[in-house]
Amino acid sequence: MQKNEIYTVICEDITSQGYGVVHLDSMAVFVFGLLPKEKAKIRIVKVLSRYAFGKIEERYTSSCDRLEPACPAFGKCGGCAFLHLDYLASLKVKQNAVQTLFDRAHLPIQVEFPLSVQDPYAYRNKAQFPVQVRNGKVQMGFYRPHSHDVIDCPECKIQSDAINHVYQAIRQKLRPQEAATLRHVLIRSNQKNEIQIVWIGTENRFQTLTQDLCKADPQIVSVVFNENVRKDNVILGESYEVLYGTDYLVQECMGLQMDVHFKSFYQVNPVMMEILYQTAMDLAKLQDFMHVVDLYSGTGTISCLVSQHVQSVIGVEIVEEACQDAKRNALRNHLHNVEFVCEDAGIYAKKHAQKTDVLFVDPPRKGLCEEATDHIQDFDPDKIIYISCNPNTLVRDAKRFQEAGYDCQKVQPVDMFCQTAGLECVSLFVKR
Ligand SMILES: C[S@@+](CC[C@H](N)C(=O)[O-])C[C@H]1O[C@@H](n2cnc3c(N)ncnc32)[C@H](O)[C@@H]1O
Repeated sequence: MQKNEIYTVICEDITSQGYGVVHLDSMAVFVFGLLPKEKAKIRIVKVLSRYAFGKIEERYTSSCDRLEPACPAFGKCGGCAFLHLDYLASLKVKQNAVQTLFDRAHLPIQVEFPLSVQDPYAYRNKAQFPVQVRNGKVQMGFYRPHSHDVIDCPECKIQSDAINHVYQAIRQKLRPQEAATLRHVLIRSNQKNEIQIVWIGTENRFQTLTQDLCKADPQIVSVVFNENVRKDNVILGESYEVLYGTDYLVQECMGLQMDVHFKSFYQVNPVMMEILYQTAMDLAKLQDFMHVVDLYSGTGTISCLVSQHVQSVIGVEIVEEACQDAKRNALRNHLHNVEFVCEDAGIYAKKHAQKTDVLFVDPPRKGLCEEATDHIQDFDPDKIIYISCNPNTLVRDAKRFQEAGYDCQKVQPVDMFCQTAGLECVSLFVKR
């Protein structure tokens, strides 16, 4: 197979990244935007040793699940994977993808259908817009897939209306001389439509722009300049200066008020977050005599919620700011049976593990570190509730848990990242 060759194909399947799959010369070819059973003329755009990529030149038929994408940047910006597909059908794709991973690992479990929302748009409470200056003009939007080219986007359909509103104001006011020192603009919103803006760049030129924006929009309650002179892809730098208000935004989760520092993790979909945490607590069957450990506790959301139903909770989190948030959040919500330790989860498990009734783990995409899985038995939990944003590492860790004597009894996907390839799962592991 050669680049630029043209083929007429019928799509056989769809991946969890939104690529249609066809086989040509017994090689898989992935075609973004093509849906199962659709017939199309495609051009081969990239050939690798074991698979290739194609692009639709002309589509001859339409799947009954096909939708007109709600965004003109779909397929260009690298964000959404399923705007062309009926929402329920996209959930089925996600469920199948997780099921395939468990089947391949020989872990006998029927993955549940994802829990979802009615309206899978305008849900995100956090956006990171890369900024570039090209030919004297400011470009702001999202990266093209697998590149650092910015696709200039005037709005994003999955961001909250509050974020789109302030993003458009920034796009109007940001001048090339300011944008030249900017790498990203991070914007967060909360349920009250309050806004936090973080200018991330090499030099603070944002005092005047900040004043202008805050004067025009009283919903902006926090503006921070974060210095990042790193040469890698890490978005946030270390040092920062508060330009307006606070360095955190107050979020509400299931009746709790949570301070969230701009460096701290917080789930991006507030509606699905509550469904996720409620499902996790239901699976844990919490009782008031229980002692719980919450590894990877972030700003303490799960720890604080769980602490209302059990005797004690210890949260373990590596980011200092998030751990400080968590301690403050316990106090502001009058929860006195929860404590937080700023420590690597693996080191904590190795040094301090002790008998725990339920262990909650909610690691980043790379999953549990080996030390944490090696020392799971030291906690001797009856149940482990694993919240995962990466099904690949979930399955890897499920295999390790199985070897350590814990069977997977439930995998419940939760569509936290509607329209994108992302999927959150909450799983229950029970001691054999
Ligand atoms: C997916 S977030 C979950 C946060 C929290 N459970 C929540 O629901 O908001 C993962 C958290 O793990 C923290 N983290 C990453 N690596 C860690 C490590 N090695 N040890 C402890 N915490 C870690 C991150 O800072 C982040 O707050």
